[in-house]
Parts: sequence; structure tokens; C-alpha cells
Amino acid sequence: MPAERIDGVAIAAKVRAKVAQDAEALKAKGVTPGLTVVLVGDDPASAFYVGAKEKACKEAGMNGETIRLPASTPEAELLAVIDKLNADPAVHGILVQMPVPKHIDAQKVIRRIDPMKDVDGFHPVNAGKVLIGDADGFAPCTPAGVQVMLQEAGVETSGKEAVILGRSTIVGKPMAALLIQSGKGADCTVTICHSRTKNLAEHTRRADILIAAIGKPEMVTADMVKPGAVVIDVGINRVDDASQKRGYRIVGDVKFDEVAARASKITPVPGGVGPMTIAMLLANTVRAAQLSLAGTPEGAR
Ligand SMILES: Nc1nc2c(c(=O)[nH]1)N[C@@H](CN(C=O)c1ccc(C(=O)N[C@@H](CCC(=O)O)C(=O)O)cc1)CN2
Repeated sequence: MPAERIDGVAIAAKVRAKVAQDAEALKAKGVTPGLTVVLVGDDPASAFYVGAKEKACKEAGMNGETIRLPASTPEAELLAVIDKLNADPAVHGILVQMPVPKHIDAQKVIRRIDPMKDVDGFHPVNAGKVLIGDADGFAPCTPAGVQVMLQEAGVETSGKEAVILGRSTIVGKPMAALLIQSGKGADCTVTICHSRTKNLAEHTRRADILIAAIGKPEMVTADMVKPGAVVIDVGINRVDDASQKRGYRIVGDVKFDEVAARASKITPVPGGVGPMTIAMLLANTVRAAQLSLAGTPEGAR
């Protein structure tokens, strides 16, 4: 039997509906949740994602603003923009769209954002909180979205072998941190594989839950997957396709058709994890606004 498709668009819509309710409740208390996205340069994919974030904010009744800066913007100027946003009480969430141009040190930029406004969950304070299982922190949106998808799809995670392909700080590492916590949607035994992992397929074939986040188009094939596994595809790769109007198509890290024939549940690309990234960003921003009302907790920064 082919795998059940886990519908990221439908699950994201559910998350966004709850965010809209929470935003409404905050507005009744005089606070409109606000996200400001900073885009440096004119990468078309980044411009598309930033536009989608602004639109999603507005649809949820939140303030969504984008600051567009030229690719030549000096690092110091970007840091000054962040300082201003950190000091602005109407801005609850700040996000600098990645990647930034090469002359800018992304880590320096991330560290400049107030951790209480770091709705991307990239600041070391939030990374540390996610690692120690402190619920006060902001988890990065993509792995947080994967965890929600697993729960919404009724996937039992407790005691399961989860294998993550990719050790990025945005997906692989925080994904592992979330799945090893104790509690709902977690309690997994986690393996992270990466470019130096030997006998990759031996690891992936042990996975009850396989999460592919390596950025290599259709790299995961059916022979790498245990029959009945749950397969989550985080990859969003553009491959040339002259038959498409835009000249490319989007594929994941998983060879969908053959893996779907072997897995029990699978996420598609597009329409899987991608929409969850934006939904979780809105959820983090509403939470940042709620926390701003409650006041900064002890030791939060
Ligand atoms: N500061 C950040 N930068 C980046 C992040 C991030 O979480 N924070 N993630 C990615 C890009 N990204 C959001 O920013 C993102 C990527 C993809 C999608 C999405 O919904 N994709 C669609 C397909 C879209 C298409 O057709 O091109 C899908 O998968 O269905 C949303 C957000 C890197 N940068």
C-alpha cells in the first residue's frame, strides 16, 4: 500500500488559524503582534519567502513588515538596523532572511538580535534552551514544524529510532535536540548522519522516522528506507526543468514515488515541511508578543 501523505498545507492552516485567534486575543489587550523581516540583497528565492511571510502575518491579523536592503549593505549598517528593531516595542519578532551576502558574518548578525525577539530560534541563547528542553526558548521554525507534523499525523515517537540526515544548525541539530527531549512528540533515539558518515544506508535503514535535510535533490532512494518508516522530507531544491513556466521545479531530498511505495507516511515537496516553516514563525511571533506582555523572565537574555 502506498504511504499516507502528510499534508503540510492543511496542518499549517490549522496552526495559522490558532495563531490568528491568539493574535486577536492579544489585540484585545492592546498589543498587535509584529514581525519585521530584514532581507539583504535580491536573491529571488529569498524574496519569495519574505513576501510569503509578510502576507501570512497580515492574514493572521498581525503586523508584518519587510526592510529591504541592497546586497552591498555593510555589516555595520545591518547591525544598526537590528539595534533599532531590538529597541522598538512594537516589534516582537525579528528575522534576517538567510543566506546573507558573503561579506556579512551571519553568526554576528544572529547574535545581535535580542533573544526574546529571535523568532527564528537561531540565537545561541535559544539554541541552548532548545537543547536543555527549556520551554521558554524559541525553537527554529523548520524542526518545530516537523515535530508538529509528526504529532498531527498521529506518529508515535516514543522509543522510536529517528535518523536525521544533515547536521545544520537550522534543521539537523535542533531537530535532534527536540526529538531527544522527554515528552509528547519526542522520546526518540536519535542518530544524526552527515557528509562524513560511513555506510549511510545502514543507518537510514534502521530508522522508524527518517528526516532528510541534506539539500541534495532526490538523494534518498527506496533501498535506504525501512519498510513502514515515516519519511519527512525537509529538502527544497530547485532543479532545471524547461517544461515548467518558471524554468525549474521544486524537489525534495527524497525520491518521492519509490520511497512512498515503501514508507507508511511521507511528506511531499512542495506542500510538506515548507508551509510549516512559515506557520511556526507566526506561532513564535505571537508567543514573543505574549511574553512581552508578561515581562522578561529572569535569565532570559
Ligand atoms: N531566517 C531564515 N532564513 C531561512 C529560513 C528560515 O527558517 N529562517 N528557511 C529557509 C527558507 N524559508 C523560510 O525562510 C522557506 C522555504 C520554503 C518554504 C516553502 O513553503 N516552500 C514551498 C515551495 C515554494 C516554491 O514553490 O518555491 C513548499 O515547500 O511547499 C517556506 C519557507 C532558508 N532561509
